[in-house]
Amino acid sequence: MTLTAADFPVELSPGTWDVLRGDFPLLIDGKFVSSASGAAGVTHDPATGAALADFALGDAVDVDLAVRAAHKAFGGPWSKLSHFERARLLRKLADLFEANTQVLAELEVIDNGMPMWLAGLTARNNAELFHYYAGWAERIEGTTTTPPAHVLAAGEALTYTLREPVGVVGQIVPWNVPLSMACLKLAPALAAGCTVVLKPAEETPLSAVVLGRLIMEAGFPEGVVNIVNGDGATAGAALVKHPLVSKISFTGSTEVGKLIVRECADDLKKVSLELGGKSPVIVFPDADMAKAVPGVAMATFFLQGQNCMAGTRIFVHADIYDELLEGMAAFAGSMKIGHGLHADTMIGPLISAKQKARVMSFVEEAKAGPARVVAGGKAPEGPGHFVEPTIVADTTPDMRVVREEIFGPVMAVQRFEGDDLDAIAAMANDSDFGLSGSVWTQDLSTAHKMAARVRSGHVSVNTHGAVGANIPFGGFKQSGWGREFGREGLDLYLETKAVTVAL
Ligand SMILES: NC(=O)C1=CN([C@@H]2O[C@H](COP(=O)(O)OP(=O)(O)OC[C@H]3O[C@@H](n4cnc5c(N)ncnc54)[C@H](O)[C@@H]3O)[C@@H](O)[C@H]2O)C=CC1
Ligand code: BAL
Repeated sequence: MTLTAADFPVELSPGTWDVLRGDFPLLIDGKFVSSASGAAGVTHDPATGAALADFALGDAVDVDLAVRAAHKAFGGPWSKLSHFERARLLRKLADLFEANTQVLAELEVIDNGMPMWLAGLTARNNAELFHYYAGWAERIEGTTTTPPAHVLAAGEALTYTLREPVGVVGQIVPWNVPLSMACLKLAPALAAGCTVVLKPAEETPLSAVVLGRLIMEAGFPEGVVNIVNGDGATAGAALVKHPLVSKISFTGSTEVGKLIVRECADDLKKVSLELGGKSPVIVFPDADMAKAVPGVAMATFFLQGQNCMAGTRIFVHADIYDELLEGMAAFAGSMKIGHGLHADTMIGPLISAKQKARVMSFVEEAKAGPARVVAGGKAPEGPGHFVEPTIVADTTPDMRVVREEIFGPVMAVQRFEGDDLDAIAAMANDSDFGLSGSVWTQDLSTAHKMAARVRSGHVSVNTHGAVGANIPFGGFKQSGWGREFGREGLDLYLETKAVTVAL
């Protein structure tokens, strides 16, 4: 690639240029290699269409090599390290992340399109995540008990439990927050003592290659982490089917999640899934409007709406319906759309022309009525894949814009009346998904009662989607299986073994 400074609206840091001028290989058994077939993909800046880099495109052969390397490392040097040594490596990696946040953030912006302020935040959060799971690595412990008397006489036996790593883990991540998705799966798996084959999304291969370099620089033994960029249908599918993989952790579409479950049923691999969402945002008449207007708008528009926990079904009490709509329409209209490298950009491009076309199909359908588009509704001319933050008002529960995950900056607003919390919750829960949600009110009793009634894995009050390293995150219903982050995120990668000793 012959990229120059003219390809970007803001000068990149020298470290990012060093990365862009280098290769984007696979990481297998501690070595950076081309794909066995020699195949390469090209990734583009979604804000400009400029080709950024060729990257090694792995397939089933590379996945097999990677899984075998992970299997060897699991039975070899990695299993000989103590919990404390694993924690030290994770802390070293956290420090390296901190030292490289600018480069990592710039790569995320140009490969994914997200605004710089968000990329910087997520890069720093990833460092924190590795520190957090280093702490858990030091604290993995079992319990002791005595077996019931009908098994062995009282005083004659002891049972204790061991927490053991699941084994080789396949981790498949999407393109919407590529580096964070990789880190939130890697950190607990490594803390638990698993070895990993990571398959990043084919749309955003760049930051994972730098992640691989930092992992090797931190001193992780060869084969503990292997990174195979490649397509879902080839590399992803091969990882899911591989007999030496004990567990698949997947984040992405509900459709592919279901396919993975079916594949894993054959050999009963463990599976955890973080899938789609269509999260409710419920605004009561006593909400603090100064906070609700920007807060509810950002529940949808954060990350251009390409966010599984986006709050996209907005239920607003009739008493404040017009006021909130008007405020959010003004907020949406004020959001700066542009290249993520500009410091004031609030809305970057969507990931691809395909995603833009998909999102606009929902908008065009909404424009046909009977709902009203009260903000946005247009897609600025290319080459970037931009869509205006769009508010569709007066929607009804049966509309496609209300029922389906759009994964774009499109909000569907419905009006409700009265104060029957069960009826309001029934409206909010009328969805196949249950990932996130938020309640906006100044009444503590209403807040907690609604939080209890919303059928989602994460509910916020007077904010939306406040997640972090120590807050379990995952879905009810078709939003997934299991919880990532927190102690539950670690448990996804541990087996419990009970040992009973006749004394
Ligand atoms: N829950 C979330 O965070 C995400 C949800 N989505 C949803 O999915 C929609 C489609 O986006 P896509 O990128 O097409 O999602 P996807 O589910 O196809 O891709 C996610 C990851 O799965 C891999 N993959 C695809 N097919 C696979 C297979 N057969 N076996 C194994 N791995 C496979 C992909 O290579 C990628 O790494 C979005 O519009 C959005 O609604 C997309 C990304 C993230
Ligand atoms: N990196 C954004 C997706 C693409 O390459 O077109």
